[in-house]
Amino acid sequence: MTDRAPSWNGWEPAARPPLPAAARRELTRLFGSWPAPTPPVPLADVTLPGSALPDGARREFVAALGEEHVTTDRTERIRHAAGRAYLDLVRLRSGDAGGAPDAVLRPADAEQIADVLRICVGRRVAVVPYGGGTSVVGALAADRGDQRAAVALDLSRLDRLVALDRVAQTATLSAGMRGPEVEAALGGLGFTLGHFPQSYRYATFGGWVATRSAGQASTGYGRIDELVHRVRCVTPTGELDLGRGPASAAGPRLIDLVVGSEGALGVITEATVTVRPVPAARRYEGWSLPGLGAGLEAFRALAQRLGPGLAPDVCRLSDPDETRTTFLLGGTAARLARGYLAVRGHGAGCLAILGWEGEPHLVRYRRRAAARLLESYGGVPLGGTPGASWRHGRFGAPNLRDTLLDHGLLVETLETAADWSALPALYRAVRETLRAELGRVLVMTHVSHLYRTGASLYVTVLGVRDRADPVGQWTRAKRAVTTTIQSYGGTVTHHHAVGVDHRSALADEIGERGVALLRAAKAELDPTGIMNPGTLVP
Ligand SMILES: Cc1cc2nc3c(=O)[nH]c(=O)nc-3n(C[C@H](O)[C@H](O)[C@H](O)COP(=O)(O)OP(=O)(O)OC[C@H]3O[C@@H](n4cnc5c(N)ncnc54)[C@H](O)[C@@H]3O)c2cc1C
Repeated sequence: MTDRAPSWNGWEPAARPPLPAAARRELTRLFGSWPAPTPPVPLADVTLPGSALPDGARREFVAALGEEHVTTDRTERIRHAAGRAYLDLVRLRSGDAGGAPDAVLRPADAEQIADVLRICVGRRVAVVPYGGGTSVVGALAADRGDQRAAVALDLSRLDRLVALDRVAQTATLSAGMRGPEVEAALGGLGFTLGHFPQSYRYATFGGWVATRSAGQASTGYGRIDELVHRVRCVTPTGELDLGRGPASAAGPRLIDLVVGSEGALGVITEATVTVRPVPAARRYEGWSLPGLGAGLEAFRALAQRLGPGLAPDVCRLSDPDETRTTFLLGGTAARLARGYLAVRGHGAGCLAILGWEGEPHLVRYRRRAAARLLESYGGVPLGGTPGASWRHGRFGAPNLRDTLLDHGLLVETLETAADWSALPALYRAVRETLRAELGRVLVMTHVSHLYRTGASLYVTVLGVRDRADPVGQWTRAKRAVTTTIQSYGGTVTHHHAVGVDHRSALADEIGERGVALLRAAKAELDPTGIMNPGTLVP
């Protein structure tokens, strides 16, 4: 069996880059001293309760899937015990694999999944659909609810391009394909999905659909929920096959009940999505804006005055703290650029990364339109090097997170989206809340994913980990910052999904009737409550 999950206690095995000396100096200055290293507990010493899978259930799973696709192997269970949130990693690193399933199953297709769900209903076994294991909202730890055991349903064998319609420019893809597999299959036929979340290397197509994921180029290509036309989902009470044609007025868009359902209603087996021809030209470049206020106004203009189709496909604006840190990590060229920008009055400026993809003449035209707008807000072009360097390193940042965790730091991200009118105050309030809760912290924020009416905010927090109670430390801060986000008009999540971490805040966001509707859908599709208990549904 191949295990394609990220390394059990981090991102990639053995990929922990040394921290640049400048970053270490800066963090020491911020935190007063440099925390001593805290290496993770070795895999052999991780605590794992025995498997509670009833023998009868195991025999039935083996009959349905074959012996080699049903395992209670210790390492397999540990590797499926959690996602990649800070708290997941803190627990795993301390040797706690309490969220491990009792077994890992690898079905090959929708029929086998239907068999597994039937067995699980009969034997009272909870099912956690497992894509790439990159959830950052606690959605993968096995919660047995009132079931007798729990299994992880690893979807890695659902790994094929089912169909490509070159005329309509749609592709039907199996749920278990990881990002590089999706792009390799489509790219070989001249197409791209254009969906590149930072977790692209590990996350799966089905996971994207199940969490309403947004990629780094989603301003141009669209979020996954904007790209899905049709979805097939096996539930404990039967299969849903939803979505016809490019658009429909046949009642409410039920497809949206499945997109974002986080494994709590059923297992997404495949979906049909819009694809585009592989771009003939790409241009990525850096710009500097004189401050966050000017940057936000310039980005709003990109979204509202250029709009979809004309605005850059990638639009990313770092606040002054993230900009400073980016330059700090960027070496000599970056330091020289920073000196030049200070002379131009951008000493506390904001770095923007913009990217255009498509036909060469359109890329040129759109780039000129954006450049004119940015210049009118005081923007200074920095050329292609920052764009190329961002593109080169864009999936590697989690490796640095592992290094920082090894050094005893708290490192976590959070995200939201709000209307343009609410963003500046929300931005300030989030920073103040994190400072009030955590004391000395480095809070770095960027704006990405532009919409006509607003944008997302993505926040990275670095602090000193409370060694006695790291879970309590972050849980309290997260609760406070979630309250702040909601009180300033932000959504509880723009693309990380609900999972367990945002479940109670979801109730505030959708209200009592909304919760009742979700519960009714769950009662209809999963009446015995085997599907990912504890996730999504408040
Ligand atoms: C370092 C890092 C960077 C990230 N960057 C981004 C980003 O840029 N954009 C973004 O949107 N997210 C990002 N994420 C979050 C995460 O990658 C996404 O939520 C992703 O869509 C999850 O996909 P997955 O295949 O790993 O799903 P998993 O983590 O395996 O599962 C996530 C949830 O979906 C359910 N699920 C998975 N597959 C199915 C299925 N086929 N049917 C039904 N339910 C299913 C699971 O039960 C679980 O509830 C990041 C995470 C990390 C760790």
